[in-house]
Amino acid sequence: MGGPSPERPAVFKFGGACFLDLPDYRTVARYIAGRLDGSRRVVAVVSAMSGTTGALQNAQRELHADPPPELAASLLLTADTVSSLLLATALCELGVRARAIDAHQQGLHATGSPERAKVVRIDPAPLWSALAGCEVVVVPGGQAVDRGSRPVMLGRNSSDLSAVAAAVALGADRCEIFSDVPGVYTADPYLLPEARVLSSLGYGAALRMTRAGAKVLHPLAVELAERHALPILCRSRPPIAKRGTLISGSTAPVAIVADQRTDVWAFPDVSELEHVQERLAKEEDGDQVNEPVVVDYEGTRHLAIAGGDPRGIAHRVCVAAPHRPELRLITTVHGDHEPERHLVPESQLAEETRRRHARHYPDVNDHRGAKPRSPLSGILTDPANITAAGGALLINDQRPTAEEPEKTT
Ligand SMILES: Nc1ncnc2c1ncn2[C@@H]1O[C@H](COP(=O)(O)OP(=O)(O)O)[C@@H](O)[C@H]1O
Ligand SMILES: N[C@@H](CC(=O)OP(=O)(O)O)C(=O)O
Repeated sequence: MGGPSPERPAVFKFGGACFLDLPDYRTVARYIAGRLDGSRRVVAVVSAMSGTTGALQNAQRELHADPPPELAASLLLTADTVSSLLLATALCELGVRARAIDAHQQGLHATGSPERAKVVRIDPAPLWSALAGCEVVVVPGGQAVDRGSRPVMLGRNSSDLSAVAAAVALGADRCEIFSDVPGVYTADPYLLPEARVLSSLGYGAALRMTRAGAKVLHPLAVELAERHALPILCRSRPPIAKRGTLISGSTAPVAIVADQRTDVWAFPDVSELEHVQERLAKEEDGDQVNEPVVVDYEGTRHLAIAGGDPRGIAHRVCVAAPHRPELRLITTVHGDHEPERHLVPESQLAEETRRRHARHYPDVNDHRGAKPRSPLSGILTDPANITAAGGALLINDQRPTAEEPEKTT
């Protein structure tokens, strides 16, 4: 992946969980403003406020148990449209040049049922022209147009797909997806508080998880990202925006192994090392459990045997090399890559193991309790409540401003 390129916009997706009440639009707008760095523009795909699409669906079904698909799609789309307009408004209030676009300006063409249309073509031109002259384009998620140019819906929870499609269309470095959870966990953290965030995940595993029902991402979004080798970075909603899981072509590390009994010898002379390796291979008696491995430590090659050399074979063969009894081996085992190996002084074994583990498994097991729902989720179905609820919420807007304006990695 290359570094940031000024002409390629950053693509973010803010899920419904980012918008629980009106002040959240300000929070997200501040975060976006913090990520604009001169030449870098942003495409922000947004979902409806949490619970709003479902509330509309229920309201419609009160009137008609099986509403015509065109009407169902058209009604549900309005929830994401409202959200996009609110975010664009909050951005404009901050002085950001922002606009919200509709289904016709996204370049997504789809066929099939208007409620669950399938993307057949992604045309980058409309998004590029929407970006002309503005810093942020806000895109309502889950929308496309059909052959007759009618707006259609890509199915429930399909904003992830819209975001990945926008990132693909614009050649973005990656697609960042913000939600109520900071990433993909080892299990749904609302069900299992002890679940851990996976710091990285291959497309295949992500796809299998989402197909199995893990709601955190839309399976078609993962599929599209894989097809275009587009990394997806899942992170928590602003203002924290903690980076959680990077979904890409690489395989997630599985575990960190700290070996407490390693035997290590230093080999400043590489030909001596090769000679020793040959002799060890010949002398192997079948009882040696762990193969000696070569690891660089402080610029010198070392030969390390995890679990030590209980039968003394390596001690005999390596007799001319300096023995390093104070060093221990840490191995990061990946799914199907060659493991990463490091030597550390025994006194640092625990600390270094913890450091490496934390890098791969950020400790954010703080998702307990009920999933949040917006008190404004009835915004479109129960307008009588809005003025009062919205007013109160705006007055109580005490949230911190967006933090960590950051650069892409
Ligand atoms: N393995 C998992 N890791 C993270 N979240 C999961 C997992 N399995 C299920 N989920 C659920 O996915 C939800 C996030 O997806 P979603 O509700 O669609 O978010 P958004 O509204 O931001 O798009 C979490 O609230 C969580 O309950
Ligand atoms: N209107 C969509 C919005 C969406 O994709 O939601 P989310 O990103 O919160 O899963 C829905 O709820 O179906």
